[in-house]
Amino acid sequence: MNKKTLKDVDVKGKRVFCRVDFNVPMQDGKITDETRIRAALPTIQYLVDQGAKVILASHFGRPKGKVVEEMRLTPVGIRLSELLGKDVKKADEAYGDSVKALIETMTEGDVLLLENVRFYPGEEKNDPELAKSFAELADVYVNDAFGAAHRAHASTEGIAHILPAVSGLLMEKELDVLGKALSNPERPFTAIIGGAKVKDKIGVIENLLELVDNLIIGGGLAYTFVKAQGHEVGKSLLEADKIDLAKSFIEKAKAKGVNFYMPVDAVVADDFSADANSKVVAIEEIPADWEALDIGPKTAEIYRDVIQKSKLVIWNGPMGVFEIDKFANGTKAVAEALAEAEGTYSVIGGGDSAAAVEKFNLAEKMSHISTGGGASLEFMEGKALPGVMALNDK
Ligand SMILES: Nc1ncnc2c1ncn2[C@@H]1O[C@H](COP(=O)(O)OP(=O)(O)OP(=O)(O)O)[C@@H](O)[C@H]1O
Ligand SMILES: O=C(O)[C@H](O)COP(=O)(O)O
Repeated sequence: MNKKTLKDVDVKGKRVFCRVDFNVPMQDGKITDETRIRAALPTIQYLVDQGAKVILASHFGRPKGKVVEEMRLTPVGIRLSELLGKDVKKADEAYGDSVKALIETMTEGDVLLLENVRFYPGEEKNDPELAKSFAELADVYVNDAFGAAHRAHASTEGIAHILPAVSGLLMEKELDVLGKALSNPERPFTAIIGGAKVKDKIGVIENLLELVDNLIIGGGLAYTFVKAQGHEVGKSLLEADKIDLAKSFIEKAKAKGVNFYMPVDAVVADDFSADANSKVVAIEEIPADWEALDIGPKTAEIYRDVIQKSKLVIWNGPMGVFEIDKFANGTKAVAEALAEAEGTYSVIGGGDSAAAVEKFNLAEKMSHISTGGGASLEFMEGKALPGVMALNDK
């Protein structure tokens, strides 16, 4: 990476504004997945060990520039304190005199968690005044929030133009793994793209077609491709305005010598629910009144085989409605194939695929699970991430 990292600056005794992504899933005030908090620990611990005064900032949810009581970072602060094994002070604001007063009392190695930065309208607008108010709190800026690196906000981008700005250890690792995978891939290189909408994955598919040996399509978006091949898809997800685009992707793959894999069978249901009637059908035989909610067993077998022969696999988006057990088999089969494949480096592109891997208790068997959903997608699309671009060059 050509950007300065934490190791390039001296932070001893300095006030460090460290942007993290503590946007964790929460239900009734309880954190349901603490992966992102754990992923930030190496940077926080490093700063503590170096004797920095660690000022942590994060967004949580989408409060739209207002204080939303349920979106305070208080539960995160409590959990962070347990994980670090030390006291973490929590501020009720993210800047201003009350925060400055708290920082005045900090000694080397102390940790302070600021309030949700999205309580202020200037955050998402990347307001220079808000960026200045954040910058006034610190001497150095560290961005460890890979999950929010695709956002040009005051605490992810604006502030980096004011203070010396470097990447944290998680940010560095994410960029390193994803960057190496895309720029110098071990082959055969396979991408698995699933999820709900073609619209969301156009850029990713386009970019990956230039890079991969095998492209595997699954999930709800597969049925636009199935339709593009001339088959009926019943009530399955279909983006009619993307059929031509899907055709062009299939043709482009052929022209480039990329093996393009689509479902050959599907699990169809007469309703989108756990108690729907369901059955396996060949892909040409999806009944008019039914919808395909998972790839079928033959498809899963073919995908498993491709995965096991690959040296590098990037996976983004589930193969079916994995949240409902009877439609989770395709996603599970892909996760298991990745877990079992020997000598295959597996990169899970965050979001729902990461949640699926967690659900099947296979997270530890994956080589790298990105903490970024949207950020990893944009990275795979080949887009520059504003939160990274704004950091100081080496
Ligand atoms: N055949 C299908 N029909 C309808 N919905 C489906 C189908 N297959 C998968 N899905 C749904 O797609 C959703 C995931 O789609 P999405 O595009 O958000 O995935 P993702 O790329 O992993 O998400 P993220 O952007 O968070 O990484 C899941 O909730 C899943 O239930
Ligand atoms: O969960 C995420 O993908 C990141 O924290 C970014 O959140 P956002 O989509 O609300 O900007």
